[in-house]
Amino acid sequence: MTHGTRRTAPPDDGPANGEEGSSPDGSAPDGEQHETPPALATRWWRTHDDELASARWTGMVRRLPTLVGQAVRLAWTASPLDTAATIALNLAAGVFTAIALVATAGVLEELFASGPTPDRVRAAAPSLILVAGSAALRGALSSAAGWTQSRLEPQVERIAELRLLRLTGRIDLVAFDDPAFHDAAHRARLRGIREAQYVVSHTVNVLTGVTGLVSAAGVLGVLHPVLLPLLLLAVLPEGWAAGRAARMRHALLVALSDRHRRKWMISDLLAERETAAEVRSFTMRDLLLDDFDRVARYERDAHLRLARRQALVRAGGEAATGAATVVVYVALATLLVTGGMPLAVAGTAVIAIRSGQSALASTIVAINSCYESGLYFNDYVEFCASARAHLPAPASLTAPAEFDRISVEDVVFHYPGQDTPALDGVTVEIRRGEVIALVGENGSGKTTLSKLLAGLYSPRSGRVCWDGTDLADVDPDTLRDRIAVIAQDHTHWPMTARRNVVMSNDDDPARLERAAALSGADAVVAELPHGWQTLLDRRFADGHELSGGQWQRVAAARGFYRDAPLLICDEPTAALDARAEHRLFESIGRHVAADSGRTVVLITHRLASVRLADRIYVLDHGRVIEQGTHEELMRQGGHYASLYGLQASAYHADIDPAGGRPAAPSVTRPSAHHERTDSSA
Ligand SMILES: Nc1ncnc2c1ncn2[C@@H]1O[C@H](COP(=O)(O)OP(=O)(O)OP(=O)(O)O)[C@@H](O)[C@H]1O
Repeated sequence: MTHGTRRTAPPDDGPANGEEGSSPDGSAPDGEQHETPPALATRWWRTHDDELASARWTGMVRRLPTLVGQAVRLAWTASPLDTAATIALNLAAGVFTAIALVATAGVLEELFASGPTPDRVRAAAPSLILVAGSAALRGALSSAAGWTQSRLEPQVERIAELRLLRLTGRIDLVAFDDPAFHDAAHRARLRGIREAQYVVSHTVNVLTGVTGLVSAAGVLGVLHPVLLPLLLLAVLPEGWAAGRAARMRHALLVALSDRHRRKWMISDLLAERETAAEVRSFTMRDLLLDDFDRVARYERDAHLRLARRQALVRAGGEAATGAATVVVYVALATLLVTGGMPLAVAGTAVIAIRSGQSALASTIVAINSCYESGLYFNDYVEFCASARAHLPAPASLTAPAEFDRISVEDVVFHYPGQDTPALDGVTVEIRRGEVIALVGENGSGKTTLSKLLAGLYSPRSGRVCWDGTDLADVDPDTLRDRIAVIAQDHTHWPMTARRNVVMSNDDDPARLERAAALSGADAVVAELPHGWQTLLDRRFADGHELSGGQWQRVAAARGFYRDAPLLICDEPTAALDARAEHRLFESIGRHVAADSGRTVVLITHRLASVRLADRIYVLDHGRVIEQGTHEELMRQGGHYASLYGLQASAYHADIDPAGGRPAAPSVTRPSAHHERTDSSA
C-alpha cells in the first residue's frame, strides 16, 4: 500500500470473493479496495518496519552488545539487586549444566567399564549423584532466575516511564510545537517505553541461551576436539529453521501492520463513546463491520498461510537436523570403532549436542526479538537525550512575589520551523492593578503573546521583565506559581470538579467558594450529583459530563482560585451564554482587578467587553498596531474602531460597520434584486 496516497481499485480489480488481496507473504495486495485516509499514513508505531524487514543476522549480532549494554544499564537503575541476581543465577545455571554434562560422562564411563553390573553401578553412583544434584540445582537456579527476571520487568517499566514523564513534564512548551519532536515523543511514549522491559527480558533470554550453548560447547571441547564441529553441524539446521520461522512471522507482522491498524481504527469507531452517536445517526454499523471483517479475513488467511509455510520450514529444518544427526552419529561411530573416542564420551556428546541445539534455537529467537525491541527502545533512549536538550536552562533567580510593572520589550518570537515570526517587535506595558486587553483578528498573535507573558515561551529576541527582572533569568516553575491562566484551549481534566479547580493539594474551601461564585461554576456544581466530589468524566463509573459552557466556567474558576498577582484570560467566554458572559466580564473587571488588586490580561473578540480595560493593545500579523483606551482608539478611527463598529453594527442597525458611524446593518442576505444585478453585470 502506498501511504499517504488515496487509491481506489477498479471494481473488478480485487479477488473474486471481495476479500483483500492474497499475496502469499501478506504484502500489499493488488486488489486494494480501500481509500487510505491520511491518518493511516502516520506509521509512528511501526517506524522501523523497513529496517526490520531488511535486517540481516550479521547486523543483528553486531548491534547486540550496544543493546545489551543499554538494557543492563536500565535494569541496573531499576534494581541493582534483581539485575545482579538475574545475571548471576543464569550464569550459575549454565555452570551446573556443564557440571551435569561432565558428570554424565563419568557415569557413562563407569557404566561402560568391564566388570559385574552391581560393581559398575556402584562405581557410577558418585557421578550419578553429581548429575542429579547438578540438574536439581540448575533447575532451582533457573527458576530463581525466572523469578528475579519477572521481578525486574515491572521495575524497569516504572523507571522507564518515570524517566520519560519527568523529562516531558519539564521540557520547554515550544518543543511541543515542533512536529518532529512531537512525533518522536509519541513513538517513545507509546512504543519505546513498552519495549524497555522487553529489551531487558530478551537480553536475559539471549544471555540464558548463550550460557547454555557455551556450556555445551565447553564440555564437548573438553571431551574431544572433534566434537565442536560436530555440535556446529548438528545445531545449524535447527538454528536456521528457528531463525527463518521467526523472520517469516516478523515479515508478516510488518506487512500486515497497516491493515492491523485499520482494524483497530474501525473497532475504535464502533466501540468508542465519541463516535457512538454518529455511527448510529448515519447507520454506519454494517459498513464498518464489513470493512472490519474484510481486513480480519485477510489477516486470518495470511496467518494460516504463514502457519503452513512455517510448518514447511520447520519440517525442512527437522529433516536437515535428522540428516546432520546421522552424520554426527556416523562420525561418532567411526571414532568409536577406530578407538578414537571411548563409548562414554560419545554418549555424553550426544546429550551435550541435544542440549546445545535447544540452547541455540532459543538464542536465535531471543536475538531476533531483542533486535526488534531494541530498535524501538532506541527511540526511547534518543528521545530522552533530545528531551534533555529541551529542558529550560538552569535559572539563578526566583520569580519576584509581586510586580509593579511588567514590560514586554521589542519581543520577537518564532514557532519552530516557521520563517514568519508570530510576534515581531512587540512592546507592551502592564502596571499592577490594571486590566489590559489584547485584541486583533485571528492569528494576529494574542495567544502567543499571552504565553510569553505566562512564561510558557521565551522570546527569540527582546525581553519580558517584571520590574526589571528579565524572566529569562528566572526559574520558570516559580514564575508560573505567580500567574493564573484561564486558557482558550483549557483541559477537561478527568478528575473531580474540586480537583479541576484546585489543581493541587492546597485546598482552601473559602477560596474555592469565591472562585466558583466569580466564575459561575457554583451554579454548575450545585447541579452535579455529588457536588464538588463529582468525577467529571463519563468514561468512569459515576462520572458526569459537562457542556462546553459549563467546562468554561470551571476553567475560569481554576484561574480565579489561584492566588496569583497576574491573571491571564484567553477567550474566557467563548462558550458562555450571554448572561454568564456578562457576569464573568464583570467578575474579571470589577472583583478581580479592583477588589483584590490583581492584574488582568484579557484576550477576547467580544470588544464590548474590553471597553473597561485600562489599555487596549491591537495586534495585527504579530505587531502592535494600535494602543490606548477604548475612547482613544475609537477617536483614532483605525483598526480597532473598524472591528468595534463591525461588531456593534450586528446589534445596532444604525452603526456603520466600517468606522463606527451610523449605517445599514452589516449582516445582510443578497436580495433577489442584487443577484439579478450581479448576473447582469
Ligand atoms: N503551535 C504553533 N505552531 C506554529 N505556528 C503557530 C502555533 N500556534 C500559533 N501559530 C501561528 O502563530 C500566529 C499567531 O497565532 P496566535 O494563536 O497567537 O493568534 P491569536 O491572535 O491568538 O488567534 P485567535 O484569535 O484565532 O486565537 C498564527 O499565524 C498561527 O498560525
